[in-house]
Amino acid sequence: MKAVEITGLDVRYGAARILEEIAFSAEQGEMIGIVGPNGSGKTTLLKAMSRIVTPESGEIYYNNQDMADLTFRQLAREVAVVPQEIAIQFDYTVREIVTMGRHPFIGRFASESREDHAICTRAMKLASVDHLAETSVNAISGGERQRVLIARALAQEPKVLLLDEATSNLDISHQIEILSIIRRETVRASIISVFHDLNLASSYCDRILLLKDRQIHAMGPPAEVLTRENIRAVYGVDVIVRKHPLTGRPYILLMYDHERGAPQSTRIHILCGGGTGSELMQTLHAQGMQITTGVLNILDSDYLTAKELGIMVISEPPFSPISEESVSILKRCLTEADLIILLNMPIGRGNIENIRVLNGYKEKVVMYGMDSGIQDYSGGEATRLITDLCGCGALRIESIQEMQSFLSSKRLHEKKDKSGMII
Ligand SMILES: Nc1ncnc2c1ncn2[C@@H]1O[C@H](COP(=O)(O)OP(=O)(O)OP(=O)(O)O)[C@@H](O)[C@H]1O
Repeated sequence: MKAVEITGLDVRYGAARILEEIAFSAEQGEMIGIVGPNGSGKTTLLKAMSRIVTPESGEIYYNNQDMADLTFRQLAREVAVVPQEIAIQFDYTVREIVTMGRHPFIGRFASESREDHAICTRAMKLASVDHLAETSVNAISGGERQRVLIARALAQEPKVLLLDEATSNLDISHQIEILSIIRRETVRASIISVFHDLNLASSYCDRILLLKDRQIHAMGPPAEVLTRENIRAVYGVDVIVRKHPLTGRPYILLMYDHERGAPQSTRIHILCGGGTGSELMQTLHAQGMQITTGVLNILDSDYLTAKELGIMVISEPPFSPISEESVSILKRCLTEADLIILLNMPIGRGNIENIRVLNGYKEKVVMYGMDSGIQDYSGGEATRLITDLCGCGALRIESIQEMQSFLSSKRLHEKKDKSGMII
């Protein structure tokens, strides 16, 4: 039996069509994340599911019961809602608000039972608001109020829980704590939650529903939906999607469109490894510079970044020394480059060739992030070669800001002039 089943849902506000042909279902115990750009209809979908707005057409079933046939009281026994924000007119205490979660179960003229009281106390403890039980909800912070509403929803013991960015006001530790509690406490409930933070959605949801232009653009497990292509198509931004090392779920890195620094025609070869070059590659690539990199091992995270960005990368299979063929491609790249940036990568016998070849290109070398000492695993050769580069006047740059200002300064041109390159 599906906990939620929605078919052919259309919603309008006046003449404006907000949602069209929405259809999906949720199993008991499943958590579904609703994501999409501002104004794509996420809140409207939750409002239709909680009968705050009436759909123009379509059906919503909760545990095989048509929502249209349920009384408010019956609906409240099935579904709890945590809205984005709520204006509370009266000076209710936190406990009074949380107790409202029990109203669908309390007879009309009956008062709250000891069991109801215990359920509310536990819900407040879970949401870490028990110390505020007797405080007015108008005298607590926005994040605390959000946790009170979560406590009210937990007290309702719903079969379906609808959350509209319910953790958006919470600090990072409360976000994780509350989402974990919600998942644990509602193992048999189906949770449908709006998220703006795609990484949070990826971490907690079984499936993601991605909205675009009133319709479902994609729905499925996070790895199928949170792809670079889908994010570009829906949000119009370029991102890097990686696999989280601990959870195996996708996580998304934004690519910032930094202010343009050097002329876009500047060719830069980046010598990096072990993740030291990813941020710089991303920054300079976003500025439209022509980047090449390598030689890198194909298991290296800098290799993966280069591939994702579509940067030309000279590579070797895992655990292989740098081949003669790679060295000759590297020399070609270094000859064509206006600038060579050497990062503070770990240098061992396997990749020392990257440094040896620099001998013929000293004028073009800039060293980046070397202040923490050379990571020399080559028995001293890397240190000797790099010290020699410093002796020949290779610039040392320590921060991305310094690199940006160097790239947009006359010094780059002077360096290019000195190295005989055409600007
Ligand atoms: N009461 C209303 N009357 C008319 N139009 C509305 C109303 N509420 C929302 N809209 C419009 O419906 C569209 C969808 O709004 P909705 O709040 O569902 O989007 P959302 O995806 O939740 O946005 P956000 O990410 O900004 O919270 C928007 O264009 C919005 O302006």
